[in-house]
Amino acid sequence: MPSLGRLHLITDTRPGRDPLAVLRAVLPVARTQLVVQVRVEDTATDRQAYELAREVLALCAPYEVPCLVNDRLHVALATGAAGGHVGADDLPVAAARQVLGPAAVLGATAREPATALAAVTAGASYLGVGPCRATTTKDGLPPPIGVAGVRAVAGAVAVPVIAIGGVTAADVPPLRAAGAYGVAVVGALSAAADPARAAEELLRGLSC
Ligand SMILES: Cc1ncc(COP(=O)(O)OP(=O)(O)O)c(N)n1
Ligand SMILES: Cc1ncsc1CCOP(=O)(O)O
Ligand SMILES: [Mg+2]
Repeated sequence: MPSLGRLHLITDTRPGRDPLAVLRAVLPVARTQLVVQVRVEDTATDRQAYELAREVLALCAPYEVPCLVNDRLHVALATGAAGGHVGADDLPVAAARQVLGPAAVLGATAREPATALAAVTAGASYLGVGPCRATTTKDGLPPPIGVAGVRAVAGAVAVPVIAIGGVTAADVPPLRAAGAYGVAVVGALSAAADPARAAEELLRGLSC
């Protein structure tokens, strides 16, 4: 697997958000440090997920930025995305690996060392670890694990740990010091007045 980007932009398809405009602003700034994860609301149709993934892939291609698809692995396969991301309500990691094949990037969600190790054994190539902080982006999340929770997982596995959940630029240095390889964000880019500048600020912490 080629080296993974440290800044994961997760698409925000909530009403009033413009994921493609945010992506257009961030791509020239983040370039190969970026990974884009296509995530749609559970109420979206497969057709909507597929169309968004195709548009994201077209924007990412000139920058050679990999695109992953959240949850819907058939959409990842159908669009030629680099891989996917699964969590507790999705296909089990081993099944996801079978679907995507050995070369794909496969992310799995974990919040503590035991599930993290199990996900890696089952074939995860990176882990999304959190929520680090409280966030309004997703309902029904368990309590935040904080920097200490990220440190516990990062110390237990050899794959990249991508911290997620309420992450801002100010959180990046302590997360990196705790062993996080990178961060995944929705609101820190999507809700920013200037997403390009917000990406620069996130990247500044990630390059240390
Ligand atoms: C990088 C990253 N980490 C965690 C998640 C969350 O996945 P999941 O727990 O399956 O929740 P949904 O995103 O599907 O609502 C993620 N998407 N990306
Ligand atoms: C999908 C997901 N899973 C855990 S936290 C989260 C949302 C992250 O969004 P934000 O960066 O806006 O907190
Ligand atoms: Mg999921």
